[in-house]
Amino acid sequence: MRVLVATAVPAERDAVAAAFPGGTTEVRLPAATLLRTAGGYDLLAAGVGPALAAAGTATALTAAALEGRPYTLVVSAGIAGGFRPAAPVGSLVVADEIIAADLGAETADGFVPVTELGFGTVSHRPPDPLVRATAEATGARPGAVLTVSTVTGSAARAADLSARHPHALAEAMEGFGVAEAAAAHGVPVMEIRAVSNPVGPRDRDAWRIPAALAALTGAFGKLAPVLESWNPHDHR
Ligand SMILES: O=C(O)c1cccc(C(=O)CC[C@H]2O[C@@H](n3cnc4c(=O)[nH]cnc43)[C@H](O)[C@@H]2O)c1
Repeated sequence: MRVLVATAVPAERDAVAAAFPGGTTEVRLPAATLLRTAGGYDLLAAGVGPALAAAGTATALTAAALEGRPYTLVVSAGIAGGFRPAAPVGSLVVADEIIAADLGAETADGFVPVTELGFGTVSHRPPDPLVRATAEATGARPGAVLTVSTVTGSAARAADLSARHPHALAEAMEGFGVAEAAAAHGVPVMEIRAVSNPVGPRDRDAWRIPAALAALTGAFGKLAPVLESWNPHDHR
């Protein structure tokens, strides 16, 4: 089992690192720096947004493949906005689907995803058994996690996203980029998020970042044994 965990910012990466005893060592790649835990997890703070997430994740995946020690799983992790009432602040969400929610075109009839324009994909599905095992071990609620390039700042946009994706529990800004890079390398992906704020009208003062980071640390403490016993060939 070789796991790459991609976060957006160093504070999220360090919250993940805090779950692993024994400290970390720095591994410098040409365009990215990893923190390697004693247990062999590689932690990457790739930057905010899907483009940096995809670039950083692809760099780490390529470096590992060239070294002859490819990753067996990529995890997108961090804090997120939670859709009310299903994903309250402080709760955990594990993605059963990772959706690019604003990758498309605005038309007179509303938003049209790129797939309906004949391009690419807008969704990746993490392995079901891994999602279920993660939910059970960590208490994370399974549901869709949206990837957006613009943080939602109004009730109208929150309602529009919820109407288009009724099973969405959270929005963040990196999961789809991480998933695209993982898919290009044929490596399974999952996303786990700790909710720091509600999705809706912008109120930065209401973001509960330290509590969400603490929840992320707690989640990885419980997730590590799940990942270590997970069999990538189990498709049940
Ligand atoms: O200021 C800090 O101390 C701090 C510590 C950790 C993380 C941050 C961030 O600002 C992380 C940005 C990151 O968080 C995700 N996020 C969180 N809430 C939302 C949301 O409502 N909508 C979209 N994304 C959200 C996102 O993945 C960002 O990359 C600051």
